[in-house]
Amino acid sequence: MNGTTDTVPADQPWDESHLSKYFFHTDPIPRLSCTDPQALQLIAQEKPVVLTDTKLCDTALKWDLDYLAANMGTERYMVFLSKNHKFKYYDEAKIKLYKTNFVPPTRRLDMTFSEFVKKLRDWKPGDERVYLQQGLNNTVGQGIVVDFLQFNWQWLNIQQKTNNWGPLTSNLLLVGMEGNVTPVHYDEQQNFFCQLVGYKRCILFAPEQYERLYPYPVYHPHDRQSQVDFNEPDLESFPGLEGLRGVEAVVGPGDVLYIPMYWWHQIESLPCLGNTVSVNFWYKGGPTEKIEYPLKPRQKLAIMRNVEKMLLEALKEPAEVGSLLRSLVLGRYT
Ligand SMILES: CC1(C)c2ccccc2-c2ccc(C[C@@H](CC(=O)O)C(=O)C(=O)O)cc21
Ligand SMILES: [Zn+2]
Repeated sequence: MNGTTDTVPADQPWDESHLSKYFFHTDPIPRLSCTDPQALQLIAQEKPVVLTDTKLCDTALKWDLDYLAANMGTERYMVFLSKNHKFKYYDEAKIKLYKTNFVPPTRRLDMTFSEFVKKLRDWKPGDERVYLQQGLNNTVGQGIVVDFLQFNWQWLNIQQKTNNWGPLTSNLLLVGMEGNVTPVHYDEQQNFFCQLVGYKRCILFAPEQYERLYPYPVYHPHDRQSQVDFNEPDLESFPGLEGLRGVEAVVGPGDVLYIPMYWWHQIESLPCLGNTVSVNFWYKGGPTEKIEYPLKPRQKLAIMRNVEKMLLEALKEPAEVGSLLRSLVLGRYT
């Protein structure tokens, strides 16, 4: 299999025309069987891999809109609305602390699953796009619970133990419109991302590309997100973009993408291929393992986050954090 065939398997309904052209180069994320020792090694090394045959969520492959509407119960679920195709996450708690006026790029509206399906099906150009995001918990209907309990928990538990991960913290059910984009960001948890319905392009960047992706300050509502707009990269403000290099894969029904903790990722529901349904499994990173040198890039990232938090705590004034760090470094740590 040469580089191209293992990224665009023959029987897929998508092709390069479904993939936006970006300014950076990417290499394919390996697509391997979960029985392949190389796949397990990549997970152990905290590198991304698409696992094609875990059977992790096979009972959920039938979770199309009609099935979900019939089985999600009558609860109201978290739905985000956006005037454009981007769904940029923001931390509501940080808006209050953040002095400057912050304009949230999306708004949240809780609605029943049927209302969500109606909004999705009645959508016409000019309408706000919608993206449902709901933790799978006891508020969902019985049918969903039954399917959920039949996930391949044995395989998951083996991964969790072997790789010394912490506890499973949440499973998010994600139902998005074709063309929806979750802009590049990182999470502080290990993630098994399961694609159930439709196709998603997943573009990942290693934590060491930190200097190229210019994350917002930790106290900013867009903490953990990149300040860079991939559709209009500003190379003047962000010269590090020059050398940006990522990896990517398109995941389809039954695929599980391992997104290692602190790895940047942008996730796009392919245009014109229908709505998408995914479920993710977020795990805490594991007990603060014995510190071994040299430190891993993600450990340096955690240190940088702590320094920002500590300085903010000490200085109280966000504007002073930058000038103190400049005084500390300029002409001394070059
Ligand atoms: C964009 C959205 C709906 C959102 C809005 C407001 C607050 C949180 C979130 C949130 C969190 C996770 C995802 C799933 C996935 C991206 C994707 O599949 O689109 C991802 O990034 C991951 O699994 O780590 C998506 C969202
Ligand atoms: Zn994420």
